[in-house]
Amino acid sequence: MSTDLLKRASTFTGEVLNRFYPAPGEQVGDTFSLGKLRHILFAPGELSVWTGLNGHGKSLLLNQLAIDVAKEGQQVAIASFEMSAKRTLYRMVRQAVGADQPADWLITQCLQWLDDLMWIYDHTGTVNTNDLLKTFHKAATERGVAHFVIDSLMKCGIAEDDYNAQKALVDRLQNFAQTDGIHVHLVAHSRKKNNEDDAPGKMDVKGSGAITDLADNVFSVWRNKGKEAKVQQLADTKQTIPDELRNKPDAILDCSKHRELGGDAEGRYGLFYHRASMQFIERPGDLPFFYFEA
Ligand SMILES: Nc1ncnc2c1ncn2[C@@H]1O[C@H](COP(=O)(O)OP(=O)(O)OP(=O)(O)O)[C@@H](O)[C@H]1O
Repeated sequence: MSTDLLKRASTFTGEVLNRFYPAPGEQVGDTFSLGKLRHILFAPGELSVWTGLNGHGKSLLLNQLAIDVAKEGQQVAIASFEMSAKRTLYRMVRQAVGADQPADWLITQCLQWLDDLMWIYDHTGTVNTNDLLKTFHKAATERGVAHFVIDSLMKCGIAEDDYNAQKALVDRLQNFAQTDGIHVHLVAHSRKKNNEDDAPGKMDVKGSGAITDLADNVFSVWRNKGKEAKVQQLADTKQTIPDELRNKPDAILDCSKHRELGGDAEGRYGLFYHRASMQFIERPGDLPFFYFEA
């Protein structure tokens, strides 16, 4: 090791002081707007892994985080290889305006608002990760994009059993985050379970254990399909939904690893789903956020 890398503790005094007491207005990381999720920090230089079963809300929750972050003036790049740009933006506009059938002019204005904040990597299917990372590096250094979503690892051209290649890619993503001082969100699907009643954890991520070992933060998103089925059954037979059922969460965000905050952020957070806006909300009956109003 070069002796230049061996430094005295006090060399870092400024940085440590800053970690205790950031200067007013200084960017220490971004968060969701939802009160109960607000202390989960997405800091520059980190990699978050997002897992969960198919159709359990990972992309929606990440889109919501993207809008939360954008609302604070940060730029986000989304590479969603299983969803067209049109579909991603359709869902995002619904979330941003808080409604399922906004007027044409509101949709157009909302997309104009997103213009300065949201970048879409317009590619579906298996991606060339060299091209992707080149584009992302440029976006970070030349345009100041702060958050990058990669949805998902499965479409990065690596075989499910090629653990070495998975580890190498996750390593590259973490280096990208650290070198460019940005946050990477990587979606990695979880293994299929016997049923969908149990929320998958970090041990259930498909592929190499290195994916979650290397990640700074690990989240899983679980959808309460049991509740949905019961509510549907009651609605079909025109019965009222008992409060006990109504108050059960529609989804759970499980933060099983948070490198910076540990137990202060780790835990399971119950969320409710607002169908028209496709937003996750804190309590049943809450209004969605109106991120974009004309
Ligand atoms: N908690 C929920 N309650 C009701 N519907 C939900 C819930 N979460 C997600 N959905 C519905 O499921 C659909 C799929 O959600 P989303 O695309 O976010 O899933 P995903 O986990 O990213 O799926 P995939 O792994 O296939 O990419 C959404 O369009 C929404 O209609």
